[in-house]
Amino acid sequence: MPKVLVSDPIDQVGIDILSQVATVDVKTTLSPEELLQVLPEYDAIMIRSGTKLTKEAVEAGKNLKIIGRAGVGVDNVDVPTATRMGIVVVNSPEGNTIAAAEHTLAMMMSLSRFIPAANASLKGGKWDRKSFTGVEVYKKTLGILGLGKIGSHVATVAKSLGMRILAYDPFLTAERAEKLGVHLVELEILLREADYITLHLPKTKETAHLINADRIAIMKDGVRIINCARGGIIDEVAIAEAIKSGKVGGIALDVFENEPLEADSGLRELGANVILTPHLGASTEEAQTNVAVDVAEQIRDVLLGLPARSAVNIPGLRPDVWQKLKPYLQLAEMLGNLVGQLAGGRVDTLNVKLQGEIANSESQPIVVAALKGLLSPALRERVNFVNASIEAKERGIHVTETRDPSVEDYSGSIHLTAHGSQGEQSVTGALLGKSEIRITSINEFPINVAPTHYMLLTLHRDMPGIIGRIGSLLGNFNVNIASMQVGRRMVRGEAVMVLNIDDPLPSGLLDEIVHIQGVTDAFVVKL
Ligand SMILES: NC(=O)c1ccc[n+]([C@@H]2O[C@H](COP(=O)([O-])OP(=O)(O)OC[C@H]3O[C@@H](n4cnc5c(N)ncnc54)[C@H](O)[C@@H]3O)[C@@H](O)[C@H]2O)c1
Ligand SMILES: O=C(O)[C@H](O)COP(=O)(O)O
Repeated sequence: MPKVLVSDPIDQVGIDILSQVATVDVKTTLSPEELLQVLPEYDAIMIRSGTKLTKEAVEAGKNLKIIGRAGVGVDNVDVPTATRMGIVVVNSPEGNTIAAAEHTLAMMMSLSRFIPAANASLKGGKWDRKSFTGVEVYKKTLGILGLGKIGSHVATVAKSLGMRILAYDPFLTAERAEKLGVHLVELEILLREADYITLHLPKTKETAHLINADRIAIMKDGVRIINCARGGIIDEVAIAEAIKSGKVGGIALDVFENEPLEADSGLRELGANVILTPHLGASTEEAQTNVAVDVAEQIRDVLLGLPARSAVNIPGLRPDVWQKLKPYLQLAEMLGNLVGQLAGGRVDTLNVKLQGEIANSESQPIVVAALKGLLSPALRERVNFVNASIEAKERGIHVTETRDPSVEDYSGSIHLTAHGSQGEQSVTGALLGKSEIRITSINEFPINVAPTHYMLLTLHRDMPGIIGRIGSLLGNFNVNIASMQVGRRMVRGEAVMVLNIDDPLPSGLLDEIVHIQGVTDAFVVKL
């Protein structure tokens, strides 16, 4: 049984799903040092924002196949290191969208009406109504930075509250904004015009300290700011100063530059117009069930050898697309392996041509499968669907793609051409029925061969006696031939022969075959 470590609190429903296929250890109080120590034991880890999977931690997870983030943000995971190591990183892109949007709206209302402070005052024995006169959101302008999933839901609800919505999101189309009834504007306009500003961006190099002293200076006096996205998008020192000076009328923060927020953070000292929650955006029963199921199912699937539906470091495939592509992925991997072995030395260019019914399919997974096959003789199990593209790039392999829907020899076929230090080799493969793999050409010689573990290929002149001589040589060395096929384009011209053999070829035999008169080249292939 594979082993899964759950290192943050996860809903039980997720643990139950993981337990179907794995031994699950729930250890939610590990120190970073303890995490490093135990990680090598595990095939998968399931986390929330509490666990920091730094470069060192990911590298310690030598047996990890998958990192599952039960939530959206993967900024606590060193994804490039995971990718290099061939570890799939998955998240739950939508499981907590509503929860985070509703927390944002609750923050906006609480800021407007001082609800946390009024509650504390009343419970503290007072009946103070004067200190807590609020403002209405109706007819006010809300500026949304990042109009993605959460930002969009906030916009929809805020519109129904009678707010005017401005949004800044350089990656969003005007059509999408228009559909949401939102005015897409430049950042500066939003900052100048908004009464409320809410952040729904990822934390990146570009968004770090996006809200800083200079930008606060151009905001409306008394602006209220909400951050339920990521700590560090707001400069905490600058915002605290702006609260003290009265420039900013209120802030509501769910996320912080350092989490947990330091006990002595100056933010804790600020008054009734500052609301702090301990990263609770995703903490609803519904969201926690959603993300736990979403991510545990993906971990289970990956451990069973199936694809993940929302991997952040490989393209996710919908189950129906995966079902259709799966035999073609196996075909592409086999062909990549075959053409790589025929090409012998270094391959510098691989062309992947999709023909017939798959010419219009999503090509990327097929290309990745071909690269995985191409690299697998050299990298063995180190190469997989996650890192094949990176490994190929690092080796200087240039990949091109072409499509030809007009090829109709088979319903769908894949043609690979590898160019390398020893010239060019090409192979084609197709499916017989729904999933039986056939090699249908080698170096443009038509054949129809079912690939087997060991194969011997010759390029030779089509003339009497050659096949017999090769057959006798194999017989002398006790190599059993399972089947044999010759492909040629013209009688007595160049030909290719493929022998499926039951045993590995003894050393030295290939040399003898190449020296048979009429044989121009020979290859042993192990698939
Ligand atoms: N507080 C919580 O518990 C909680 C819960 C869920 C999500 N989050 C965080 O909320 C944020 C938004 O999540 P989402 O699911 O809506 O993500 P999303 O990917 O759907 O949306 C992010 C949006 O930000 C935009 N964007 C990216 N860079 C930008 C930039 N430099 N300037 C302006 N816009 C930019 C993108 O185009 C996208 O539309 C993330 O940081 C996520 O981690 C927090
Ligand atoms: O990115 C997210 O999904 C949120 O920040 C939620 O984080 P959590 O899973 O630690 O609550």
